Amino acid sequence: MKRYLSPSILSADFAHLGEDIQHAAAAGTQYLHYDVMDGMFVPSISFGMPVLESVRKVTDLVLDVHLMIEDPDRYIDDFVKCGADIITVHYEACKDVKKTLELIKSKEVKAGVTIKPKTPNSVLTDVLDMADMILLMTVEPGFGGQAYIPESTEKIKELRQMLNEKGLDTDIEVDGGIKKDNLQMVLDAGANVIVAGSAIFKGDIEQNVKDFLRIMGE
Ligand SMILES: O=C(CO)[C@@H](O)[C@H](O)COP(=O)(O)O
Ligand SMILES: [Fe+2]
Repeated sequence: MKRYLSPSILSADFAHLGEDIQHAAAAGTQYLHYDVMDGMFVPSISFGMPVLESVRKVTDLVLDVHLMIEDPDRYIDDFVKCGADIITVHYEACKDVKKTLELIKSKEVKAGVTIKPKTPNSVLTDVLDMADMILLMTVEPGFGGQAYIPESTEKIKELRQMLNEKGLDTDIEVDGGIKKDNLQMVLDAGANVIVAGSAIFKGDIEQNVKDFLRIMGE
């Protein structure tokens, strides 16, 4: 299935955000990952609607918005208006995840659902056929630059198997600690949307994107 790279701008240089995005785009990335943290669902606070609006003005890339916020229903409309193309919410942060996914879909953007590393895939059984994308967190959400949690690989394989059994070819995104040296492993396990923050934005952005896309066969 088609593979997509989604560089996380959480690790970009915010004083030169537009330039960093242009470097990633010039090297051929298809998506851009946008991490929203509220200081409640996760300990840190990142950025929200106004920055997304500015990013939307400088790029046509698919904006893949990862909401690490409590009760995300409150902000779906705002993020759609600011230019999100995909909105992913945490299962753990939703009062009623089915309703939240329906709300996102009603705005005609793609709906994703995500789980933290310690949350089992089984909680997603009833929403597998509703989500356009399932994001498996491969680190505890909240910070960039953490190490990949090794148990995630089995979780990716299990989720791909669960989807296959239902005849679904839903995108599986992985997020956290993905580097050039473990990329092939997560692809082999069944992931096809790859988030990488520090491995893309620290160092030569264009070269890093090209290296990732080469390994991904894109
Ligand atoms: O959602 C998150 C962190 O909570 C991520 O999207 C990070 O931004 C990934 O950063 P790296 O682990 O690739 O540096
Ligand atoms: Fe993320």
